[in-house]
Amino acid sequence: MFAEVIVEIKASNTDRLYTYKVPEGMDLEVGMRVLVPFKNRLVEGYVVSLTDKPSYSLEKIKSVYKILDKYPIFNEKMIKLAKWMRDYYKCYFSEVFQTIMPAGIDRGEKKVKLVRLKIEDVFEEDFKKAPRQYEVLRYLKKRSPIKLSELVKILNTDYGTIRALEKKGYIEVYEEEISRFQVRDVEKTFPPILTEEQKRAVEEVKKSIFSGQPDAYLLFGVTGSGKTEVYLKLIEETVKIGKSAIVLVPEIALTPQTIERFVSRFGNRVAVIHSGLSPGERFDEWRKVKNKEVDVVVGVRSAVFAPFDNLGLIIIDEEHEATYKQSDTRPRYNAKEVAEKRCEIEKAVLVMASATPSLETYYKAIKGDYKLLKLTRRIKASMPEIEVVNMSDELAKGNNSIFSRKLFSYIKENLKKGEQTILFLNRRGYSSFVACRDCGYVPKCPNCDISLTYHFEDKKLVCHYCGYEEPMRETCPKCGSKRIRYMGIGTERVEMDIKKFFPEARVLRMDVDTTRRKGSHEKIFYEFKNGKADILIGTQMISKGFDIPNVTLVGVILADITLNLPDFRSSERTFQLLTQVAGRAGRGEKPGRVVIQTYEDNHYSILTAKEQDYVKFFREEIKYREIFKYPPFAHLMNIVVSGEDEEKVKNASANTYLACQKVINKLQVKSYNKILGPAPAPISKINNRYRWQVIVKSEEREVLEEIAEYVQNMKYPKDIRVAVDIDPLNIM
Ligand SMILES: Nc1ncnc2c1ncn2[C@@H]1O[C@H](COP(=O)(O)OP(=O)(O)OP(=O)(O)O)[C@@H](O)[C@H]1O
Ligand SMILES: [Zn+2]
Ligand SMILES: [Zn+2]
Repeated sequence: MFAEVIVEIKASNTDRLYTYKVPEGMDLEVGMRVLVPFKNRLVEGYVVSLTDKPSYSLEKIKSVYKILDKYPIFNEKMIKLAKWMRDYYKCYFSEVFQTIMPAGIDRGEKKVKLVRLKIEDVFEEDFKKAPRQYEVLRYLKKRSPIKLSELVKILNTDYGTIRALEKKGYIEVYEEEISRFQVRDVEKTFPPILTEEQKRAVEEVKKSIFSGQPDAYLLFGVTGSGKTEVYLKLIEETVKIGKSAIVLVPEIALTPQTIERFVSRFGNRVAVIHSGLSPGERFDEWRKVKNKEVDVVVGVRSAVFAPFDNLGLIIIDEEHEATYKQSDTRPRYNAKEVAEKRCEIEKAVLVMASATPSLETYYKAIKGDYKLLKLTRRIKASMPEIEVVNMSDELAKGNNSIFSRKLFSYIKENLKKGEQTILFLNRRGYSSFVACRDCGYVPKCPNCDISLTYHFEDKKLVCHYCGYEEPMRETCPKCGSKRIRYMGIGTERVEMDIKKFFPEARVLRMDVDTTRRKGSHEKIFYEFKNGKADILIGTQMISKGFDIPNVTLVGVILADITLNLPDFRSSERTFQLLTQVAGRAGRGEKPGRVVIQTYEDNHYSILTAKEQDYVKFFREEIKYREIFKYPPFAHLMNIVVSGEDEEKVKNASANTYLACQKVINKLQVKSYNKILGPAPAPISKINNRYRWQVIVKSEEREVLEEIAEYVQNMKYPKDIRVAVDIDPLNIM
């Protein structure tokens, strides 16, 4: 028997199958990791197939040295998926395998010591001389088994006492593998009766699930229309026929409330994967899937690789979210595409859902590539009423506060009525840069060329890319003016002003600063949900998944920030964000109100968001995409060349440009294509590395794949790094 192995070496010339002999008696299976001899050393490898006929001359074949896993970690279908990813994203096999493999797999399995009572009949007289032993037994009669460490702690006893009892045969101390991350007990809930719209959606998808037809659906439902209930019902149906389901949610939407909704319905049969898990905890969740202890996985993008053998359904919640794309490391994959492929391989059904689908997805749905399902109405209330306020008018009327008069009066009203308010700011600190009012000087990070953010509490300027900081300046270093001050608004500033104007209000803030510690996100959320605060100020984090009936007012402090990012998707992002935050208002019985503050009240993103009209937005945006040949009318590829020496980076990016040209000429591409750049990237320096980019547009993805392959195999100077991203979601 011979094994075909991918070796764990990241280089293009070793990115292929190597054949090894399987020694007699070695129980090797496809999908296991092995150690194999490779050029006089031992390297790790992944067994992707077993065969009787070696594709290499017999005399030269070496033997597998050792098996590293007790059981296969990839099945055949996952190996197929991995092969597809390697070709589609132009990376190495080993990179794909490392991505699919759970982090923490090699940390060993955690065992705990447990104590169990063996003899029920315990008499106090027998322990006259050993009252501490008796105390332990008395406790164990109420609670057994129990973790040894816990027992010792609770009774403040010692291990000697335990050992003595073990010797006498009263108790047993034993080891067991346990999960580090335990789903907490949540009260079980039962499904509501679905609305007609919900039922129709469920019935359609159910047909595909039952027939094992790998259909792909777009569930397009307005905010609060009950999409999550549809998922829950579909999962229930999937599990009923012995299959399993994966639910992908964007990190920020993976709130305790979301988790709770799944756990309360499916109990311990749910595994949860979020980025806060340690590698060990991740592995525990992975193992629960492998051991068939769960039927459902709810998690962030990597959950798409959950090792189910009998997958029936993948749901992608908020499918428009950019976090489904892994942008910063290879493979630069999009979990949405991977999910689609995986469903195709496993004959599972894909449901992508959103109130604001990405242009690409909606375009495919109306073309018929995806089946379109709609939920047009909110379950409980009607859609909130949205008002747009032009902030230059406010200024002209003498109001230079960060709150328009309208928002101010609504906040006041809400406080009086005891209803809750959410104030939303696009990005923490993004807008709170410092500028000189006289000469326009803006302090920037010396390493990253990014405006420094002003932190009120400690009066510091901080770079959010590399962490560089300096004290706030009193005078402008360029012109000496004393009129240097922060511009724009950060969440801290909003909080300060709220406290100034409404000293009676109870305020919470949720942003990167206040949620750094584990569990703090959860804590703030529940405080707010339980009515412990009147106003919640926050960033993107609060735009999703919040379902709090008493929130009747949402204020968007400044909508323009996302609108002006250097990205062709900025209009789309703005529309999505505004619609999603607006969707947090009026989800219960009481009607909701939304105030959007902006300087660009005539922009179609803002106008259509005000009308909550996705289709109208889509029609406007798609025109522009077609004219300028942006997705879905062309594919993009972003090639970022970086290095410490700017000249070298410039030269290397010029060479990259020429290489792109060369490939296109060689292929004799007839369809539309264009090479942009080379130019400094919008973020032109990160951590002392200069960044230049070349952007290639093409109607055919294959053209980009060819270029990617070519460019990644080019010889560059030593310090130069080249990152290639096909179909990027972020070109900063
Ligand atoms: N058929 C139903 N009967 C009663 N209540 C329902 C029903 N469906 C959903 N709900 C409730 O209505 C509210 C909104 O539903 P849900 O959160 O599922 O909507 P959603 O479309 O997922 O929301 P969003 O995308 O805005 O986060 C929830 O409180 C949910 O429990
Ligand atoms: Zn100045
Ligand atoms: Zn920096």
